[in-house]
Amino acid sequence: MTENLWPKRLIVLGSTGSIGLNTLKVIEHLNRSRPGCIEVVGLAAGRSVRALAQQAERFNVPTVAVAQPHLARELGAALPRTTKVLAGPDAAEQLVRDTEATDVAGAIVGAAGLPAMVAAAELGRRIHLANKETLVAAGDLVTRLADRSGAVILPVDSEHAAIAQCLEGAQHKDVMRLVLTASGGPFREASAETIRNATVDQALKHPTWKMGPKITIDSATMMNKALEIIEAHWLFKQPGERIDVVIHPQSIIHSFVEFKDHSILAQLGPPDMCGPIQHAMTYPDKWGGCAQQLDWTRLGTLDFQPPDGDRFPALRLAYRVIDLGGTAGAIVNAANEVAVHAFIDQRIRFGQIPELAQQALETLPVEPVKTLAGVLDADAAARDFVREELNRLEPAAVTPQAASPRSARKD
Ligand SMILES: NC(=O)C1=CN([C@@H]2O[C@H](COP(=O)(O)OP(=O)(O)OC[C@H]3O[C@@H](n4cnc5c(N)ncnc54)[C@H](OP(=O)(O)O)[C@@H]3O)[C@@H](O)[C@H]2O)C=CC1
Ligand SMILES: CC(=O)[C@@H](O)[C@H](O)COP(=O)(O)O
Ligand SMILES: [Mn+2]
Repeated sequence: MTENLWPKRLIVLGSTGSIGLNTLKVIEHLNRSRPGCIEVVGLAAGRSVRALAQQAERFNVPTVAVAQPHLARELGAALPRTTKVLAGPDAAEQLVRDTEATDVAGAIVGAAGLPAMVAAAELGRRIHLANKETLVAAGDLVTRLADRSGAVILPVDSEHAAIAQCLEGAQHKDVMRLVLTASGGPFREASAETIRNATVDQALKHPTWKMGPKITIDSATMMNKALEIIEAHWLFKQPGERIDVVIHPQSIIHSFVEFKDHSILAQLGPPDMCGPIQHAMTYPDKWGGCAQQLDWTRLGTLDFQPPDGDRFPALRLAYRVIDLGGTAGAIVNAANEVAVHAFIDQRIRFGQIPELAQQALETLPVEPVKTLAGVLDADAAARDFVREELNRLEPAAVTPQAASPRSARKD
C-alpha cells in the first residue's frame, strides 16, 4: 500500500500527549482546507480520560481506548452511549485490530506502544511513527512484518522525517552516511560532575523542543539520540558505522545525508513537530497545514560540534545495541524507561540513568528476536533487573511503575 489513500481513516494512539495533540491540530488544519480528508476513527490514551472524552466529542470518534481499566466507567460516562470504550493494557492494540483504518499514528510513549504498532504492521496500515521505542525494542520484527503486509512506516521523529525527505529519489547504494542532528540538551556545555548530579527541573528544561517528560529526559542524557541511531538503523537499513551524530544547538537542521560523491542534502525548519507530522500525513505530497515558516532572514548562525561520548555515555550504547542485535534494543530501552521514572521520582541521580541501561545490557542474555512475546520477555527481564538494582541501592523504596507493554497476553 504505497499510495496515499484519501479520505483517510486514522487512529491516533497517545492522542492526549505532546505528539498526539499536535497530530490532532494538524488534522484540524488539513480538514479545514480539504473538508473530510481525515476521519479520526479511534483514539487511545493511558489515563487522561477527560481530555480523551473531549477529543472524542470534538472529532466525533466512534471508539476510544484507555489503558487504565479502572477509568473505563468514568470515560464511558463522559461520552455518548454510542461511543465504544475499550479499556485495559491491551486496549490500544485491540483498537487497532478491531478498527477498519487506513492509517495509524503511533504516539504512545515507551514500549507500551509496541503491541499496537505490531498490530498495525501486521495489518498493513500506514504507520505514522513517533513511538521510536517500537523500533528500538523490535525493529527487526516490525520491519519484517511491515515488509510482509505492505505496511508503510512514515517517520514522525523529526530527524528521521528529515532523512526520509533527503533520501527521496536516492539509491541506497549511493548513501555514504546519515547524520542525525542533536540539540545537545540542557547539559550540552555542563561538566561531567554537574551532569551526574543534575536535578529533575534542570533535566526537564529542553533548550529547543517542547515535548513530553520521558523524551525530554532522554534528550538530556542523549539517550534520545542513542534511540534515534537505532531507529535510523531499522528505518533506513544502514549499519551503525554509517550513522553519525552532530550537535547542532539551534535544532534548525533536522538531519542530513551525505552521499558517496560527498554532496550533502539537509532538511531545515523551525523546531515545530507540526512539520514532520504533516509530512507523514500528506506524503508523498506536501500540503500546507500548521507548520511554522522558517524566517531565514532572522536565522543568524548555525553551530555544529562533535558529540562527547564521555559526558554522554548513552550514545555509545546505541552502536553496541546494533552490533549485538536480537533483544539488545528491548533490554536497553526497557532499562532506560524504568531508570528515567526512577530519576523523575528522585530515587537515583541523573548520571545513573545510562549506567543502569548499560548494566542491564551487560548482565542480561541477548536472544534472537523471533516473536513479539520474545521481545516482551526481554523487556520484562530488563525492568525486573533495574527494579532489583533500585531496591538494592535503596531497599525501602517503592518500585516505580514505568508502563510495561506486557499485560495478560499468553503468546
Ligand atoms: N514530543 C515530541 O516532540 C516527540 C516525541 N517523540 C516520541 O513520540 C512518543 C510520544 O512522545 P510525547 O508525545 O512527547 O509523550 P507524552 O508523554 O506527551 O504523551 C504520551 C502519550 O502516550 C499515552 N500513553 C501512555 N501510556 C499509554 C498506554 N499504556 N496506552 C495508551 N496510551 C498511553 C499518554 O496518555 P495519558 O495522557 O493518558 O497519560 C499520552 O497520550 C514517544 O515515543 C517519543 O519518543 C518523537 C519525536 C518528538
Ligand atoms: C523533536 C524530536 O524529534 C526530538 O527527538 C528532538 O530531536 C529531541 O531533541 P534532542 O536533539 O535534544 O534529542
Ligand atoms: Mn527526534
